[in-house]
Amino acid sequence: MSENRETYPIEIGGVKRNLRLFEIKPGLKIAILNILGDTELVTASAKELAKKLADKDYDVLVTAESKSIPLIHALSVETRKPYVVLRKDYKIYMGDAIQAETLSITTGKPQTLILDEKDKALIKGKKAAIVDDVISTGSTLEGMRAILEKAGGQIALEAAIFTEGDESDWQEIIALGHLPVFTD
Ligand SMILES: O=P(O)(O)OC[C@H]1O[C@H](OP(=O)(O)OP(=O)(O)O)[C@H](O)[C@@H]1O
Repeated sequence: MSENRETYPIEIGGVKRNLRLFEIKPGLKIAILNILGDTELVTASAKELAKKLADKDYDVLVTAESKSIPLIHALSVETRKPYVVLRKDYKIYMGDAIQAETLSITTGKPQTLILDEKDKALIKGKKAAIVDDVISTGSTLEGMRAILEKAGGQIALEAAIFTEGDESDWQEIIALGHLPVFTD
């Protein structure tokens, strides 16, 4: 019963939520941040991240679909920087796209990240701020780094609402907090 699901409390810019725990593999549960539809949390997260990016030098925001799309849009409004969403399924209208493979903690199978041909010019020769909602294993982050390298962009910084897992792995990430993982 979902009513009885365990939760983990978070707070961002005064906005509190209880994240539901899901077992993603035997003996391992994670707290799921799903900001889709949560305008209050998206807005608070974007405002807090924008403060942390205020003194950084970058040209464009980059994320991977899908749950971080509202975040990067709100962050673009806050920072007035353009943004690029790396897609996970190729469509004909993406033209001569650039691709990289990832394996995120929640998906458990390979995913492809795709830079639409129309967005190449936003990346080439530019300083990119990589942004995600959560950085856990870092696979999605690695995929975004690979795309940026292939597209001729530089990485100015890497940011997330939350890092997850071993906090010592993520000292260089600009984050609003850290999520533990839950083992039996
Ligand atoms: O550090 P990692 O282990 O790669 O995990 C982090 C990624 O996983 C989640 O996305 P998910 O794969 O659930 O895709 P979705 O947003 O399209 O649902 C999350 O939004 C990050 O993008």
